[in-house]
Amino acid sequence: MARVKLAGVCVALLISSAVLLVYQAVTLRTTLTENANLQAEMIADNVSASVMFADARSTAEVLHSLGKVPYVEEVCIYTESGKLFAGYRKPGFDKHDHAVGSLAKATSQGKRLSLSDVFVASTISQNGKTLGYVVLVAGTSGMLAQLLHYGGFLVAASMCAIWIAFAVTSRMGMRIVQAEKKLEYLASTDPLTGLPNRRAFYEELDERLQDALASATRVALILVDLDDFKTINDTLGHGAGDDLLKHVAIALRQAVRKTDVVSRIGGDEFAVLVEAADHKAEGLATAERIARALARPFDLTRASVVATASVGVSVYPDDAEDVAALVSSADIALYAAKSTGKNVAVAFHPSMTVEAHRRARLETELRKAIDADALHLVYQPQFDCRTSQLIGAEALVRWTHPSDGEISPAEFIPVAEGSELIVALGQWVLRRACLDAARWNAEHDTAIHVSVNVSARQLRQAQFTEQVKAVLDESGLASPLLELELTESQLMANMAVGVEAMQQLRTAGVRLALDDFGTGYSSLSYLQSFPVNNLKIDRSFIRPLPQAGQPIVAAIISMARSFGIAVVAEGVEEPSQLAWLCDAGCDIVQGYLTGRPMPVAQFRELLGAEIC
Ligand SMILES: Nc1nc2c(ncn2[C@@H]2O[C@@H]3COP(=O)(O)O[C@H]4[C@@H](O)[C@H](n5cnc6c(=O)[nH]c(N)nc65)O[C@@H]4COP(=O)(O)O[C@H]3[C@H]2O)c(=O)[nH]1
Repeated sequence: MARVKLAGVCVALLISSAVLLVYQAVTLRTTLTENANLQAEMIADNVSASVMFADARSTAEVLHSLGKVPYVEEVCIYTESGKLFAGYRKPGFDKHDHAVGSLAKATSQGKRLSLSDVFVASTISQNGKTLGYVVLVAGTSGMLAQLLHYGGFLVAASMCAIWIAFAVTSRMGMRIVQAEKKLEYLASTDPLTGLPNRRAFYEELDERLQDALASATRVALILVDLDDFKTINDTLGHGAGDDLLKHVAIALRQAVRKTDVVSRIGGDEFAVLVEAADHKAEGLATAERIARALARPFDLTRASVVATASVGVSVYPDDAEDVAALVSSADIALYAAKSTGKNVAVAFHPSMTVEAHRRARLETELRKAIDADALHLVYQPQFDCRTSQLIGAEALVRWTHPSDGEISPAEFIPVAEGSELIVALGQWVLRRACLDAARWNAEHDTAIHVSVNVSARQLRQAQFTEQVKAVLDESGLASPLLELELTESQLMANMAVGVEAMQQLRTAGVRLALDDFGTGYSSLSYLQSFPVNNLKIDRSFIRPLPQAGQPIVAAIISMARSFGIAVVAEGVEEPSQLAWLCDAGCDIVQGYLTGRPMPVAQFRELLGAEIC
């Protein structure tokens, strides 16, 4: 393209140079003709007297003085009858025919456009009477020399212009090539880690599958998702998060062969393509090596963090026959890895597709169930350890599926949490629980609180506090009788947002409880940051009591007390557990021993009851 443009510039310059040259030739010839005419008129004036007196010698002297005028080559004086009277010819000028018939030439050719000599004539007259004629021949050699110089200058200038145009075009061409390369790099590379990005990864995956098909080999797709990356990002800052991703990228590259492709395909998602796996098991072996490589501390600028990963792997053509199916099966395996407890590598198995389909079906049907008000709540009583009085109840959602029967919240809550569905579900539960609690307190003139589980997605909603206030207004439930249960891990996922929302809720008078305490980070510093009223010790800590596990439960109780936080023990099933907990200073108990989750009508009958 640049060459075509350059050729265009050359042709344009050539044409304009030719036009300028012709113009210059015309100008020079016109000037020469004018000068010659002027000169001939001057000669006619000067020789008129000599001609009149037929003084050829004087005339010749006048003509001789013309030797100094560079362009004059020959001058002839003719009598009126056309006879040559006198003449001058520059030395070396030997065109004899000029003299002969030059008068006629002068009158016929004086203004002709040509590069040959210029002939001009002037009339010699005295007192209005014609005495003869002057014919002057002006040479064009000087004009040609000037034209040659001018042409030379034009050629030099054109060459310069072409050279500059060439230099500029090739420089621009180089810049365009560089810019195109840079654009291509940016479009296909993740700027943070320098790894191929999602787009480049899919292109590569497509190519590799075609190669594998042609050579009858295998390709394993490994999807890597960092566990709790959000937590690290939120607690240590985005700089640390970026730093971690760079370390992970390096660790991944080191964990695989040079021919394998490592890409960053999402925020904390990486994909690895393992080429030509001879056995299906090779894919899983690489995936396990990756999981091990990532399960170690990474030294970031401000802290050392352990970023474990969930890894899912699927192999072409064993598990899938095309790109979409391969990605989907690796994704399913990744999901399985995450639900297995993270920090593991899981290979795809066809049975997982059944689970994935069930999850997708549950999601669709749960959405319909929420819209159709087909869910219901059960309430599990909570008792005060000191007074043995019923003081509250935890609302637990139940879903009786039209064909599948009872579906456990342990199954459908994670499905809802995987999408925005949990927001609608949570809002439904909150409203139903507040309406029920307001009603039972009004009927029995009691102040029994209701605890409602809140998911992180709900809490992250900007208008969550306003929604809670609206539900309290609608139901008429006093705000201190509503307790919202939040889990540590959910709060850690976005600490800043979580703490801010919690403070707004506390300002609105709502009570807060930290659920499942002990299963997540359980750090004192986190407990200090969360403005909670209650701390619920997870039932996994209660189960071994009183034979084992007392020190840890005793430590949690005393720690919570020192922060002025009440302790709720979940999952109390044995009288011995209850006795130990009450002795150890636990404030509230909840479990199958004191009451299983029950329908609201049954719960209302309990009001005023004591621990059995
Ligand atoms: N083995 C044993 N289990 C006991 C005992 N006492 C209570 N439980 C069970 O422990 C779970 C306590 O709820 P969670 O920790 O909040 O755990 C809940 C909660 O995380 C979630 N969930 C339930 N309802 C809701 C809801 O409305 N919203 C949200 N976001 N999550 C909910 O589902 C989880 C499971 O709920 P459920 O199946 O109802 O299971 C309930 C309850 O039935 C006991 O003595 N022994």
